[in-house]
Amino acid sequence: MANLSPMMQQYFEIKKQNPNTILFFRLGDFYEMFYEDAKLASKELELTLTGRDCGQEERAPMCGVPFHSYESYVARLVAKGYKVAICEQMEDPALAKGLVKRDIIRVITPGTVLESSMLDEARNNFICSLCIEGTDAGICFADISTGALHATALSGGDLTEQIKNELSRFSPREILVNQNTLELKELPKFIRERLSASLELLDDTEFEPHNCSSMVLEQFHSKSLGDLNLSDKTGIVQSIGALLSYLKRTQRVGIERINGIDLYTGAQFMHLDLSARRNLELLETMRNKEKRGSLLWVLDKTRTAMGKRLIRSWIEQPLLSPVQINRRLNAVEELAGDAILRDAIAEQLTGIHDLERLMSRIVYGSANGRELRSLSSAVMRLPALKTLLQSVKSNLLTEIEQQIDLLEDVYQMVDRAIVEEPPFSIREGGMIQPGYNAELDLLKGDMSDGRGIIAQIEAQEREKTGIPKLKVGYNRVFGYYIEISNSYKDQAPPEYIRKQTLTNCERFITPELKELEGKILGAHEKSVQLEFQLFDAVRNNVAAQLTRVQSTADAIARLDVLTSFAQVSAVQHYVRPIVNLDGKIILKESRHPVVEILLDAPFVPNDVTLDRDENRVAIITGPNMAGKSTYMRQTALIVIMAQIGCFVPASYAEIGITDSIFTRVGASDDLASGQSTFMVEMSEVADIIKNATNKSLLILDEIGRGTSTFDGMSIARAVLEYVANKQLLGAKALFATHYHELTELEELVDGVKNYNIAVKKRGDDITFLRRIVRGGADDSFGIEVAKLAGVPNKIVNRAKQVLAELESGQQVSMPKRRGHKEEAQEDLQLMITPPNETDIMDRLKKLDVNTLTPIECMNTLFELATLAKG
Ligand SMILES: Nc1ncnc2c1ncn2[C@@H]1O[C@H](COP(=O)(O)OP(=O)(O)OP(=O)(O)O)[C@@H](O)[C@H]1O
Repeated sequence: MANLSPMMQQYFEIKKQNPNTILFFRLGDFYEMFYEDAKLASKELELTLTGRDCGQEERAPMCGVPFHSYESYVARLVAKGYKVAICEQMEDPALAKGLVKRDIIRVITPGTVLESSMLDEARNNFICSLCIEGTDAGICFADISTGALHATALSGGDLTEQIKNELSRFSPREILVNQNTLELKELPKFIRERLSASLELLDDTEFEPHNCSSMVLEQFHSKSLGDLNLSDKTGIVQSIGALLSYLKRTQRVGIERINGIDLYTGAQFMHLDLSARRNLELLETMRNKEKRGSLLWVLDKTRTAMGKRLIRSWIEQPLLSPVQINRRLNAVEELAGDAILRDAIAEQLTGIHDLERLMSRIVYGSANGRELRSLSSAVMRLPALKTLLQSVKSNLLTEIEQQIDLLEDVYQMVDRAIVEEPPFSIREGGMIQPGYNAELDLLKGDMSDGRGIIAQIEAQEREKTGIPKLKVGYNRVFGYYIEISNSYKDQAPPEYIRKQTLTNCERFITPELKELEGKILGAHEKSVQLEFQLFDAVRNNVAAQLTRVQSTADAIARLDVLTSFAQVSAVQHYVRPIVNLDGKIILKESRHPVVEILLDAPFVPNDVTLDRDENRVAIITGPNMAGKSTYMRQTALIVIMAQIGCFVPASYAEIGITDSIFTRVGASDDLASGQSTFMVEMSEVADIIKNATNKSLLILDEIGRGTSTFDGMSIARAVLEYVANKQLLGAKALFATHYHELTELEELVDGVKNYNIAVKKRGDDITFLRRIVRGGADDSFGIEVAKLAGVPNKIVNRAKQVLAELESGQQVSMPKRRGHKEEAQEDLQLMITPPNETDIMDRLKKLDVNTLTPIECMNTLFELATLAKG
């Protein structure tokens, strides 16, 4: 450290306190990174690594980013899980002249992002704190960009499973944990690999109950934990306390925007594990991770950022209480039935900015004049919205109407003080309305008087010297000056003091000009400073109304989501579900909400009958491509839609409250974790069996297909028997399988019914009817589907031959090989060549429309058209 420059000494001091943090050191118009930080940042951000003098022989490795665009660089680092500390220059009179002190003003971590350019407006950005003590745990989730804080206690049973479930519900970006959490080996793995969240181990002292409870009481201005409903909830208090001290340490200011706790219990919501959320494509598609193609994509017609975030959390947290569900359904019904009201509400919502995040920036002290204006323009829409809701009848809409605070005082505060189009910067003036503050008006008057006098001086000097093009100008280096072009420079009077010689002109100053300049600049400086103080006062006054704005924002978000549900329900012809507690799921003419929109061909509706008695388990057989998965997923999605309070795609729907939905669908390899397809399948089955209850709905698609036929079939049968058995589980289940042998269970196991998805077979060709009918399918039609998919006749015929031999118990004969290399090549060519036009024309000619229903006919034509398109 000897000879190290003062700046580098500061760097090392700060780094010592924050070892796992990349320091962004402010130097003029740049943020610079040094030593290891520089090497890392240059690699991650593809920046050029250079060197900076550091007082020692070897220059310090350094790279830098411009101040005005630093957010995008920080965003990239934070997205990769790094922490970044912003170190600014601080005023410190104790320091010797010429020395500047730098200190951290904020640490940005994956869970504490506030900058709007780094946040997705449609998603919450949660930071979680988890405290495990023995068999109990307290867990909380905060979004500091909105001020939301949710917390719950977990205890007994399979704690790891419960924690995983809560983490899946909120998908936090960063998770603070105590040492005990690391003992549960499965959790860190789940956090890093499945949630892709960053894990931060805090010192156990941070979870110390006494300190945590003081932190909590101070934060929520309470005298006792009882006032906060937190007595006997030590785990929750510990998790919130540790979270608050972490936020204080990293954010320094603005934590007061977390001003309430939403205490919830997992029992309020349907249990949906990470697999079910992903398999059912609730928020994004499995393959491309896109919103298009998900349930959210269909239901989200929200107009505000607050609504966009809330609709996600409603979809992720279906309710269990019929009363709560019906409250939402009543509101949706009212709005769905009144297109004029719905459109008028949607129009008003469209202009409402993100009140929650604006308020956060206002409270944090980083909002500028434009953001205050955005807040007031949003508030301006509230009276019209409230008036629209005046005549509503449903309880929930009435409650929302009452919760909307017109915030007239907030509007007045901003409108009186801030000009309509303030600049982005809050340090250069130009923000405050004339007439708002007398002193400011006087200063501005002085400035404009001064500028008037300057104009007079220019005229007066022109006359005095007889130089027509004499100009008075201003620059930052030597202030006001008189400029005379070269052709007149000899006429400059002797009292002019020469300051600068340019190619075409000379610049001079005079004592009179300097005196005036002092006055003008002094007034300017004072006015800019006063404007900032006035602006800051308005911002603080608005910040003091945090609770009122947050409550109104909550009402707006709920109204937005309900209007969105109503809009989709009306346009897509959904029906109001009848929710019941007797476990019946009866659907008439139900559709898949996403597939029906994406499909070019008409969607074939189907019925569903599930209950706790005769119809507990439906075994669904039928060819590949027939529509088994679609049917099972649509049933699960409809149950979820009903329990979030939305209408459903069917002509009639009874929904028995379902406490959890489990899915086992498709092959989701988990190669990253070193598990094979079959291993993943079996661990999912194990999870389902462990966690399902008799009020659960199970979607089991081709269990056992990942191993040999006999092993697979045996596992499938054993699972099915277990699920159906009332003494063991007795859950409702949809069970798709190609093991036709399983259909005999209808006769053997209580509550099992066979269904199949009908196809029509004529000759070698099959037509998918997409209709579900009672009874098992007698064939898999795998070979026919292979033919339909374009597998060459040569292979199709050979497959038929093998099948026939297998079915008749013969040994499979070897095909006659011609043995030529060219023929092998030809075979290969055939395998990759799709059906040609002649095949398709052939099928088209053979199509006998008189034997088909209109839908069958359309489906066949649609399939042929798809094949023809290739
Ligand atoms: N009810 C329906 N109406 C119209 N088209 C449908 C219907 N159900 C399914 N489809 C269409 O059929 C395609 C195949 O459906 P799905 O994947 O559900 O078949 P599957 O029987 O599960 O096939 P596999 O056994 O090969 O997994 C879907 O992508 C969809 O385009």
